[in-house]
Amino acid sequence: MNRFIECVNVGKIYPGKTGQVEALRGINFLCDEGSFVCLLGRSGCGKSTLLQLLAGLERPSSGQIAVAGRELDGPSPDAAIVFQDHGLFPWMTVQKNVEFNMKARGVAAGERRERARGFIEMTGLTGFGDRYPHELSGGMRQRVGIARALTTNPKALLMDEPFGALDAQTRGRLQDELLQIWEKQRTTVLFVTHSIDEALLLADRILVFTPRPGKIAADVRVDLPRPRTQQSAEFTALARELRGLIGAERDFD
Ligand SMILES: Nc1ncnc2c1ncn2[C@@H]1O[C@H](COP(=O)(O)OP(=O)(O)OP(=O)(O)O)[C@@H](O)[C@H]1O
Repeated sequence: MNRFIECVNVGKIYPGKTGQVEALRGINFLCDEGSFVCLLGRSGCGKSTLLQLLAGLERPSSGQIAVAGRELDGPSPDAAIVFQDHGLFPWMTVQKNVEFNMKARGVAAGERRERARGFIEMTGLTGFGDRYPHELSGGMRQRVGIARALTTNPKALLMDEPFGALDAQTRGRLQDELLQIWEKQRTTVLFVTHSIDEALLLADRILVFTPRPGKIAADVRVDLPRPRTQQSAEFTALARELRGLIGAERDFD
């Protein structure tokens, strides 16, 4: 496997009105191409900050980050980010939203339309291309965000709690769909979540974060067979281990 993401001693300090905030300190990890890694931890331990750094949207205060063998010095051409609030443009139709990243990269109109149609189909949105975001459910909006991210063929999909605001049933369905896309495209996925169960259903590997400043407290391999179920003894045992690592009395969904 190729080493795809390299973080060496990465730290991030934000300036603040009431003093600096040290969001991350001493982050070291390597990630293989094609793996599914969850970043798990309580609110405020720097998970979103790390995704922003990996996308090249923020610069680290210390240390180095390389994606696909290239040290980042601006927005990464190899990574696409999917936000919790999906970040759709309310004045654009689904079709136009999905085309947006390609348009920004100068892809010709005909090809844009064709590719967007393919990803709209892949994410189960066929027939909704002419709708506006306010006409869609939360789950559908999140699918549009995923479709838009996939259109530029990113080598890495950086997902910041994409399913956090959805009801349990929709969340479960989107988790399954994401795994299908991941298995088909073999995109490297970094996925932020608060949920131990979500991390165990999805990831090959879970990085457990602790807060103030954010650090990686544990790096846990998940070798459970797929498709996974919360009902197995192995799942329950790993969930207990993770709860212990986070210091949570129970799941903190
Ligand atoms: N742009 C910013 N300016 C100043 N401080 C920030 C900024 N972004 C994040 N922080 C601070 O950095 C710390 C880490 O925030 P971050 O959003 O990365 O954590 P998180 O683990 O993703 O939290 P959550 O799960 O609630 O999204 C927090 O203390 C936060 O207040």
